[in-house]
Amino acid sequence: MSDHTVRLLTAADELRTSWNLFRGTLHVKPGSDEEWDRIGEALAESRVFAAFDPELIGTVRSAAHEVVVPGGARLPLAAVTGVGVRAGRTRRGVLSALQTAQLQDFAERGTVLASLHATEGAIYGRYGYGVSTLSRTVVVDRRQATLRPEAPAGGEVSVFGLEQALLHWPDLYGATGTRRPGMITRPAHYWPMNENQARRLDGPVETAVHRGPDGVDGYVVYHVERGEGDRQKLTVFEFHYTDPGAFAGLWRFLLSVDLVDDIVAIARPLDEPVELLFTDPRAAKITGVEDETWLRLIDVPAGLAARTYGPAEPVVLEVTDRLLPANDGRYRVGPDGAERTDTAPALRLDVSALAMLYFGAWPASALADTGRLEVLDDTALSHVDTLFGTRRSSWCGTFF
Ligand SMILES: CC(=O)SCCNC(=O)CCNC(=O)[C@H](O)C(C)(C)COP(=O)(O)OP(=O)(O)OC[C@H]1O[C@@H](n2cnc3c(N)ncnc32)[C@H](O)[C@@H]1OP(=O)(O)O
Repeated sequence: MSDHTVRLLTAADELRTSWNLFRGTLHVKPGSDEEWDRIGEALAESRVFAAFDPELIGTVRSAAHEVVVPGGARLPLAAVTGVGVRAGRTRRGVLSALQTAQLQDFAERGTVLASLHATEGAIYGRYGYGVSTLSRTVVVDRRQATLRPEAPAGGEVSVFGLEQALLHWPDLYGATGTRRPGMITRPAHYWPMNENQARRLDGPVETAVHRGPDGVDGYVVYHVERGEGDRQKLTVFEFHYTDPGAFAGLWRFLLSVDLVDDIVAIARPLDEPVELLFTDPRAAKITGVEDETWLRLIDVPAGLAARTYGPAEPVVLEVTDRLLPANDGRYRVGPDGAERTDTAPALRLDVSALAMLYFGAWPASALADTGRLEVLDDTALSHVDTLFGTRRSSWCGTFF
């Protein structure tokens, strides 16, 4: 154990120190004055906790967003990021103290869900987070890929450089984002951080916007650099669209960019059918499936009540939550909703396993097979699979 203390930060100099400390834990140099000028105000709107001994040795922060849950409702979401403990002070409970303070703060402020992108998979389960959306990386060999003749056509694409695109990104995302469960809103405080990331790239960042018969219906943000074996690599960071015409139209555009060997679309939804666009589906290679976001239910009753459920027999789940015991209890979940109950449970699970079910990322049967939930009534598993399943893969699509 260590003798550190934890408190909320509000002073600008401490916020900047915590920001640089976090960067240091990722082995990134301190941010420039220009970067700080851009994000200082946004950071002041975040909830930043830090541990001191008496120097600042660790930090966590979160920003307020909303997330779409299955069925379409939006819930308040704390997007957790900026987690770091200075080298030399790790593995003595600093992160645990910060997490405890942060979770308590979320509960007191009425946050229903919290979510994060994890640098490592072994860190966050102990705090009640579970992998709740998955993504895949798709690499398309540009010279091997030809769109099938019946792929949707029509529409127009315009390309913007970074300075112009910065003015349009919020509206583009507003018009095309938040269409799947797991997707989040991007409030004003999000964009300066996003701009910093784009400006850090070496070389132009381009934005291609697709317009269909009803106006803007999709966009991609990409960047070209030399990849492995001298192959020119076009990396797609953002790809959002409202309809199949824009999906096909933007892929048609990407294939037309000259001096590119590979198109690498990172962190795409699992069920996005890129390979089906091509005459040779092997032109698209899935090079990785990743845990995209980790979810933490802060308010289990509110979280369960807000989403919809598939057509199956109701099931009673018994949930345990070591860090937020107000969530402990039995919940009856059925097509008509979810509420607390005293009825005997069919399944017992920890709040982190509930997070893995919540967006339908994993079937209950997979959690049972791996010992992540206790089955008291075998018939319940298939019902839970149907209740929590989603028609489209849940996906966040926003890095924070
Ligand atoms: C959402 C985001 O921002 S993701 C970014 C996360 N940050 C980083 O990866 C930066 C580099 N790493 C770090 O700064 C630190 O190692 C942290 C923040 C990951 C962990 O901080 P620490 O203060 O060392 O964690 P703490 O001592 O509280 O550990 C708590 C438990 O987690 C375990 N743990 C912590 N980090 C790791 C890890 N990387 N891998 C495996 N286990 C870990 C500890 O062993 C400990 O286990 P125990 O409770 O069984 O004893």
